[in-house]
Amino acid sequence: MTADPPLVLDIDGTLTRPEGWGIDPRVFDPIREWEAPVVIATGKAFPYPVALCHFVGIPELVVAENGGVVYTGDDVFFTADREAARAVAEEYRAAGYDLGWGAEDTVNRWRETEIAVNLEQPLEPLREIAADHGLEVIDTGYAYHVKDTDPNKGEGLETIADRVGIDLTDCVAVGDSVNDVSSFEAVGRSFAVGNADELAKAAADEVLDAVHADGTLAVLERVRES
Ligand SMILES: O=C(O)COP(=O)(O)O
Ligand SMILES: [Mg+2]
Repeated sequence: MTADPPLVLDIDGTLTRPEGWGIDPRVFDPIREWEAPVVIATGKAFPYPVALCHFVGIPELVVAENGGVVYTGDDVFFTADREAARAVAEEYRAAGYDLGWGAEDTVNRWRETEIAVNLEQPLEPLREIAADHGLEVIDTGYAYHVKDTDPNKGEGLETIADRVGIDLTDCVAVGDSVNDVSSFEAVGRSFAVGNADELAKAAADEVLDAVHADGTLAVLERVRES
């Protein structure tokens, strides 16, 4: 019998239903029953992965905002400066654009280090304004993220691994987009789900045929057995 490897799981595109939206409920029990640490590494704002851990019923090990916020279960680390991203949002709005999430904007409301913009909003002016502030824009397939070029999910994983005593070379990561490339590079074994973008596919050790949660569930079966 071999122990389950620690897991690094992305949310959108990776734990999602086949149609691409909403978490597939079939992932809840395998994650809950996993006999090793599970890190949720996401581009979403901090409260979302914390809530996911809470409702699944696992310890809160979280990389949020693409590495801008890292939670080890004991300490929170902020690794990017929110002011530059906020300034970009202001300028984008002042130029007549909108972040695209409605007046109360629950996508950005609790964000602490970066800004997310709806994919229906114009990208080029966003890129230009971000570049003026020394920031990059990445497209996860779910949102444009205006972020510091430095922090990323992989660095967040290193912080958690250090604090919690996980060996990243033992870890298995599953993801779907450019924001998972650094996770894939940080861990011992990486899988891109079938719906992943080209950058994630190129960085992964293995690309799955199955998409979204079907892909992730297949990985859990495989790595548990091996
Ligand atoms: O926030 C996004 O755009 C994507 O989130 P994810 O990193 O969990 O896929
Ligand atoms: Mg994703």
